[in-house]
Amino acid sequence: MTERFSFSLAATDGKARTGTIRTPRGEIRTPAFMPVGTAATVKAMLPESVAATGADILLGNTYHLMLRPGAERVARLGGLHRFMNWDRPILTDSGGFQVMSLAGLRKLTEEGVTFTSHIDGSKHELTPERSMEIQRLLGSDIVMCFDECPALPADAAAVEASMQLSMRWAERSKIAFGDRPGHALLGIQQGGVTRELRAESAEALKAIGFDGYAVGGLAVGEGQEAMFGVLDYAPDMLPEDRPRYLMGVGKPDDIVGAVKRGIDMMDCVLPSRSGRTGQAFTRRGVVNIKNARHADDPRPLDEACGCPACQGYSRAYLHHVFRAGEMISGMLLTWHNLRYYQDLMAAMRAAIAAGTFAEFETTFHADRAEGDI
Ligand SMILES: CNc1nc2c(CCc3ccc(C(F)(F)F)cc3)c3[nH]c(N)nc(=O)c3cc2[nH]1
Ligand SMILES: [Zn+2]
Repeated sequence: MTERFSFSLAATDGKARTGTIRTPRGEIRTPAFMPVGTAATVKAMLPESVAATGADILLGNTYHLMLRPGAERVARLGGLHRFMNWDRPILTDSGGFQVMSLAGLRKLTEEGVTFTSHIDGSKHELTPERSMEIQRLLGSDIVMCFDECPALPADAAAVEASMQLSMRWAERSKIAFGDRPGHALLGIQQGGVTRELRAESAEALKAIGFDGYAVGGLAVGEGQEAMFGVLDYAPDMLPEDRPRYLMGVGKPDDIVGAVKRGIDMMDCVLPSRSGRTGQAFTRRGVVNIKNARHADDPRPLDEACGCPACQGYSRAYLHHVFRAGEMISGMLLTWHNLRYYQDLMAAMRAAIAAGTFAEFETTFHADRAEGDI
């Protein structure tokens, strides 16, 4: 067991990399997918079920937990790991992104953001310093800088000003984070889809120095082509010996394309959120289980999948419990989708280690029918 945070690369194949992030709470195999645990729970899953899908790390959130139940309360109760019964690594986002997408009455200044809670309308403030304090109180292993993610569409001047504010906040985050052995602070690159701004942001972050670097400001509606356009150059601007985290991504084909371009870590609500609505991801594409065509289908969702939904139930049963609104429906499909995402990451790690990522990518796309199956 290590007392430090470290990252080691085991193999590369083109720009794709596979390796291990070591933390005092456990190792994270990269490329890694991180399930979203917004309010101290991965919805519809027990922590042991999340671990059974193959997840080495999950996400928590400053914004949600500061509003409810409160960061000081979580700290009094032993920290987020104890609170939610997950003893492996946790990464927490810094809250700025969620304020801009969820909170009311927002006011953005050089100091930070003030806002009213989307839960009860109470007034709150987030600054780089307060975000670092909250993430320390939660006890998260990997802390994100407090940043501003501009909403698209935004003109280059607005994106530049926002990125420069985020870089000043990154400096303040680093100072407030202090020296915490075994814990990591990640800088977040901004700059929209403008190469020069992405370069300016990367240089500013490297000058400050972080344990890892996130590519932020994407998966905000720009579309896959524009996102891949940025990923064709942005990861290379970041230190190759530190983990690279692409925030908020994505659909399975987004994930394959991002790993191909040098990304090591990703998060997305998609597998869990769509699981609750009846969308199942399979190697042959997406299955909408509520569709009438599945009502009499005795086959499992995906005969090659080892999850409880595929091992124990038919499509007909899953169709029935979704139509009936039974709780087990969201549980089974969330479990399946998270397992599918983890199996996808495991397959990519193996392909990179074997030098066969190109073949993996060809097979991945060949198997997927377009649209619903
Ligand atoms: C969906 N697209 C997207 N998500 C983005 C996120 C949120 C990531 C996140 C983290 C934790 C959770 C939790 F609920 F599990 F806690 C949920 C989501 C970003 N976060 C920051 N800080 N900067 C960005 O520039 C940024 C860009 C993002 N594009
Ligand atoms: Zn399954």
